[in-house]
Amino acid sequence: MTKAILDSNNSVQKVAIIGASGYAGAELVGLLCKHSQAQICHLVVSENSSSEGKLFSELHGRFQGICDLPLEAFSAAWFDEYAAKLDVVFFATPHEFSADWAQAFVKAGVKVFDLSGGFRLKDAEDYPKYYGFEHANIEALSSAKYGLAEWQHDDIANTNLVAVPGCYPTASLLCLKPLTSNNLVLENSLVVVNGISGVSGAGRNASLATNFNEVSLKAYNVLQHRHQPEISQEAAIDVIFNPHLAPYKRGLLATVTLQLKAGITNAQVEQAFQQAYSDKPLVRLVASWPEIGNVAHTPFADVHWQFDEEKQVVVASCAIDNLLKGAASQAVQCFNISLGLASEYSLISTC
Ligand SMILES: NC(=O)C1=CN([C@@H]2O[C@H](COP(=O)(O)OP(=O)(O)OC[C@H]3O[C@@H](n4cnc5c(N)ncnc54)[C@H](OP(=O)(O)O)[C@@H]3O)[C@@H](O)[C@H]2O)C=CC1
Ligand SMILES: CC(=O)N[C@@H](CCC(=O)OP(=O)(O)O)C(=O)O
Repeated sequence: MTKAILDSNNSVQKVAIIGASGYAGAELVGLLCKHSQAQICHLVVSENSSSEGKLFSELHGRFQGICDLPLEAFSAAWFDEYAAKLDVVFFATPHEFSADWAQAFVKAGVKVFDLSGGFRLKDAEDYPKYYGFEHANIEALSSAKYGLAEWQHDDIANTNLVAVPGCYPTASLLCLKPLTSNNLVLENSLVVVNGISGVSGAGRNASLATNFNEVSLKAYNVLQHRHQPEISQEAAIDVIFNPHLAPYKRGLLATVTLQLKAGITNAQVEQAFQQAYSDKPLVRLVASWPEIGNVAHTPFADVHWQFDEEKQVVVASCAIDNLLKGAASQAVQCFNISLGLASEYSLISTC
């Protein structure tokens, strides 16, 4: 099936990655180097980046001999010269940068996959509150589609601007959506999401708070993290989100606790998760509580749940690699879907 679609399209996409010097961008470069339908044409950094002119592989040594392209500085002149020659651009940049520039690429006929939060929230008023800036492109914000690959296939296939979900929201929503979409959750009950991320979640630029030597284990941004409205929006249920930072490099765990309606049975919960994921190869319903060690450096999301039928409480947990299923490999899933390929195309063989 995949082969037939490839033969009929037979169009290798000309791709640029903006933010290629960063952690998420570098993972994306690695995945797209191996992708038969992507030709990486430009790797781009900020206008005044100290990385401009360096080879990508100088910055990320594990890619020596795999991708030795130079890093180009973004500017309005760069856009004028190259944008219209591209098919696809991935933004692995700060939120405000993609919010400012994505629409220009779409207007130039380029498909945009935005790994930042620049287009994830539907309500423009949430941007000053949670992101600290006014959104300047309301038209693009209203036309962008959220890209949780296992849940939004048709939206992703039919848009030119995909808001690739955040890392915590990806893991949280993979737990929540089987329950909320089947209307199993008790109305007006407390839904609690606890998330734990390693330090690569904070990006490549060190700050004291995310410096590996300074990190032990603590909650942060409680009741005000920008992923709270994102999770609530996409689960269509109000959640309390408690993020934690822990001293390891990669991986993220989200554990959700929900009260289900009276009379819901274990079999109904089982059916909800099976129905959601039995045909989704990148989400594995695992037999015991998920571990970061089993998903780090892979595109998989491991999910497990347990239901207390007496209390009607369900706890579900999901482990992902924050830079892959939480960012770059999910962006490739969206790219695949937009090309009519299976979402896991080119990803599973890379583990
Ligand atoms: N880290 C993670 O786990 C996840 C990250 N994301 C999102 O992906 C995006 C990138 O994150 P991450 O890789 O961690 O961040 P990094 O800080 O590691 O990388 C940011 C990248 O953006 C570039 N950049 C910064 N400012 C500009 C600008 N004005 N114009 C063009 N390029 C710019 C940087 O280049 P340079 O500094 O060289 O100019 C760098 O390549 C963010 O929006 C983040 O929220 C999403 C999910 C998970
Ligand atoms: C550990 C850490 O700092 N994590 C980041 C989230 C990761 C990220 O980059 O956020 P997006 O998924 O929204 O792009 C944070 O809490 O802000």
